[in-house]
Amino acid sequence: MPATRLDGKKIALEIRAEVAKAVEQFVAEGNAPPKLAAVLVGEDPASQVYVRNKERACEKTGIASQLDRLPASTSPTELLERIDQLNRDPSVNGILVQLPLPQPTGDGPALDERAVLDAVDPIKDVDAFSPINVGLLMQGRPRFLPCTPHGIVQMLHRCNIATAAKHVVVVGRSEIVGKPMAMMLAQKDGSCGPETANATVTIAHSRTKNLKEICLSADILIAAVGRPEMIRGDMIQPGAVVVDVGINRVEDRLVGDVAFDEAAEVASAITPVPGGVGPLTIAMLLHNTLLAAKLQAAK
Ligand SMILES: NC(=O)C1=CN([C@@H]2O[C@H](COP(=O)(O)OP(=O)(O)OC[C@H]3O[C@@H](n4cnc5c(N)ncnc54)[C@H](OP(=O)(O)O)[C@@H]3O)[C@@H](O)[C@H]2O)C=CC1
Ligand SMILES: Nc1nc(=O)c2c([nH]1)NC[C@@H]1CN(c3ccc(C(=O)N[C@@H](CCC(=O)O)C(=O)O)cc3)C=[N+]21
Repeated sequence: MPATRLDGKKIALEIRAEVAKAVEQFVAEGNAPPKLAAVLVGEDPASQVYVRNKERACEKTGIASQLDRLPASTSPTELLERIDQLNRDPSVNGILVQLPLPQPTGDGPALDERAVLDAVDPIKDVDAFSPINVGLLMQGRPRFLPCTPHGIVQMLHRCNIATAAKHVVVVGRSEIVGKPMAMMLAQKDGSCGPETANATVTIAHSRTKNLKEICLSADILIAAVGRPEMIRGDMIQPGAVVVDVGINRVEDRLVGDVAFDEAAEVASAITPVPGGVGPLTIAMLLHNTLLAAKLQAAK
């Protein structure tokens, strides 16, 4: 039987409606609308998609947004200065620096991703990349939850897909998706989202041996690799739930990390690309921007 399509877009719209209502209430209490500042250096294709959709979503949710587009030739000092200005600007509640940062052009110094992310004030860190926010998450007492993993947790919950005692295989160990995803699902209690803890988690990556066998043992398979359609149908256990995080541009089309048609023959449920995890990421970013505004208002 073909798999159920997990409609991330629809769930994201539900979450966005909830956030919009909460924003309305926050403003009715006399606060300024929350404001998100995004910084895009260079022209990464996945970031371009993100930026475009994010601005539209903010607008519809009553959240103000601003975008700084900086050339790929921006120097580390210039970028750090810009972040410092945003840190000090009281009208800005959330700061997001698009990743990946571009490779150095010409013979200028490289932009150090870690240094840039460390520069963002933790209370404005809506991506949850700063050491303090990562640490709080690791300890099971998160402040901001990272948007993509949080969106996936929300989707699983709202689709009644339990994770407790399930074997979840996360392919990819990036700071932005794989690592926090694995940590959230392995938590002992429900601190990282509703009903979504207590999974048995395996993290796979480029040095993993027997990737196929490991994937075949997954009840829930989460692909966050960045390689178009690398997860094939024969790597999926019949009846498994497949979550495709990949956003790859192939000949002007967006393709995930999972070969969708093959996988849908075997899986019980699967997220499409587009229309799966991407819209959920944006919904959770809006949620975090409101949370940031609330934390700052309470200070
Ligand atoms: N839908 C959304 O909202 C979002 C989508 N994305 C998309 O998700 C994808 C992953 O992004 P991101 O996590 O940032 O990517 P990274 O490039 O930072 O990480 C990719 C991970 O995949 C692993 N990997 C690479 N090749 C293989 C392989 N052949 N077998 C097994 N593992 C492999 C890498 O292993 P190693 O560590 O050993 O190098 C690494 O851990 C991209 O397509 C990105 O555009 C990202 C963020 C949000
Ligand atoms: N600091 C930082 N945080 C991120 O969360 C981050 C980032 N940098 N860099 C780039 C990746 C990628 N990413 C996407 C989010 C949503 C869509 C999205 O909306 N996707 C729609 C696309 C629809 C379309 O326009 O075709 C979908 O999948 O349906 C895409 C990509 C966030 N990322």
